[in-house]
Amino acid sequence: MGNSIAVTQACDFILFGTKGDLARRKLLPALYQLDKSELLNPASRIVGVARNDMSYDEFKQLVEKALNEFIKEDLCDETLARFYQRLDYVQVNMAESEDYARFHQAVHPDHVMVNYFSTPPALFGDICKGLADNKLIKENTRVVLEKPIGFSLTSSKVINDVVAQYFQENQIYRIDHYLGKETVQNLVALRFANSLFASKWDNRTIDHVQISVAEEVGIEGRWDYFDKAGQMRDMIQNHLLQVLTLVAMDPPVNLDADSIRDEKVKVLKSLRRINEENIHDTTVRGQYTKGFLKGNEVPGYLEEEGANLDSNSETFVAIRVDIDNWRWAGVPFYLRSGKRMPAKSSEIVVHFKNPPHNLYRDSYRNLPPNKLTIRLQPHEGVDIQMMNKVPGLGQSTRLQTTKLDLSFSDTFKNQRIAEAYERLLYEAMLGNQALFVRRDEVEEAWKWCDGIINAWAETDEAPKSYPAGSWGPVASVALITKDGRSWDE
Ligand SMILES: NC(=O)C1=CN([C@@H]2O[C@H](COP(=O)(O)OP(=O)(O)OC[C@H]3O[C@@H](n4cnc5c(N)ncnc54)[C@H](OP(=O)(O)O)[C@@H]3O)[C@@H](O)[C@H]2O)C=CC1
Ligand SMILES: O=C1O[C@H](COP(=O)(O)O)[C@@H](O)[C@H](O)[C@H]1O
Repeated sequence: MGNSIAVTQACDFILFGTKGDLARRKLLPALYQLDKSELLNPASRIVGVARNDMSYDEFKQLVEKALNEFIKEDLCDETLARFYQRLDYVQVNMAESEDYARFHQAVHPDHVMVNYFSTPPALFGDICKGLADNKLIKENTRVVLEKPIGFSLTSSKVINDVVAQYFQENQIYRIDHYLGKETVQNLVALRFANSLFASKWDNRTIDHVQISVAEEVGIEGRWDYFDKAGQMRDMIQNHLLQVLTLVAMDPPVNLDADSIRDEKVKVLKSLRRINEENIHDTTVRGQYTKGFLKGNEVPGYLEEEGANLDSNSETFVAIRVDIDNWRWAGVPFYLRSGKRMPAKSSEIVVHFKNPPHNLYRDSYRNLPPNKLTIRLQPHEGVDIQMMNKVPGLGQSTRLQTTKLDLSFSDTFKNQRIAEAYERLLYEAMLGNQALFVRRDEVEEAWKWCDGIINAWAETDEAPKSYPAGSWGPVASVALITKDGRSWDE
């Protein structure tokens, strides 16, 4: 963000759910970092909203505690002083429309108003109504919606419809924090700023693509939410499908929000449907049992705090995705995501086809393929696996697989990598929707995921177990090896 311009307009950032986990862990620290980077307009204000009575000093203490707890580096006194001056607190029971009148003393009539709904979605309608009843919605009022946008197509429509009664689509910013990650942004640059890839990005050159998001964490005390969601709704419906669309989309006309989102929607519409007929061939779902992670014993899913012993929710999913369009016909995308894996690692691996003719067949029956790996996190960067001749004399050529490795931390040494939420809050304040998910994207993603979730329900099979600290159920290996391929680990 070193070359970014400052927020141009003065803005009132209203944080609904300011005492919640997300606000303390991610949003308040992100706002502090933006202030430190001098990207907040000097006149911008941050207004916390919760239902209990709190003085300014009590709210400031809450913010201070969150910053101390969740920002790893030393806090800067000058930024803190400026940041605290921006703070205000308004007590609102979000379900009580008349409480919203209190905002009139906290917001400036000429400021852009960005309302961040860091609350359960059940409250979104009440908040919109409260703002509308109190004449707080103007053309430059925006809403930022946290996930989950529903648990199915039907429930997502209910949420989208409620918000749409009060706001136009160009005022609605749906968060998918993967879109704020530096490396996910770089994916677009990598594809469209390098002619090397532009002409090599289809079924003529690419054999298959793997997108893996492995998490070390379990469900972190979120049983009530997670058990209703499962890994399919928690990770695949949003983060992995968003990454897939950026890998697979056609070049957008330009970098405007709608040009990009139009292309992403086309990909979602081209996903081959999965139903009871092909569910066994294309998906594997798993659930972790107790095991060891980095030498420590960790509980199984059914032993987590608050667990139901008979839960069939999945904590791991692997899927073979086919994209039925001109560019990707015959190129499977393998998606894999699970909790309690041996390491946190998110990456995209593009496997290229072998050269049309193998000149080295006397030594290599099959040449190892070129692979482009985009490391989303950690060790952010990009590498390409290539074949190279081992230096030396002699009649026979000895080859070796080698890597061209571009590590972000080595290449951009003095450049701090901003957290996803920093970028997203900044873009929402700027009014750029490119990194936010449009309604039709959410709904297309749900249509496809509902097919899988319903097919799993029809088969009524329990998820396959895998020990915590492993790469998922054995069946996930079979899912890809039956196609003559293997997971990159
Ligand atoms: N936590 C996370 O890591 C992530 C969260 N999300 C999503 O973000 C949203 C917020 O999550 P999270 O912070 O974890 O949730 P929390 O339950 O921790 O926080 C929600 C906040 O909303 C407030 N609230 C609830 N009802 C009312 C009401 N009637 N009036 C006023 N305030 C109310 C609560 O206030 P009170 O303290 O008084 O109860 C609480 O502070 C959810 O939609 C979640 O799914 C998405 C991704 C990750
Ligand atoms: O949205 C969510 O994402 C996190 C993973 O995010 P990451 O940035 O750490 O990769 C996941 O753990 C959580 O269950 C899910 O709700």
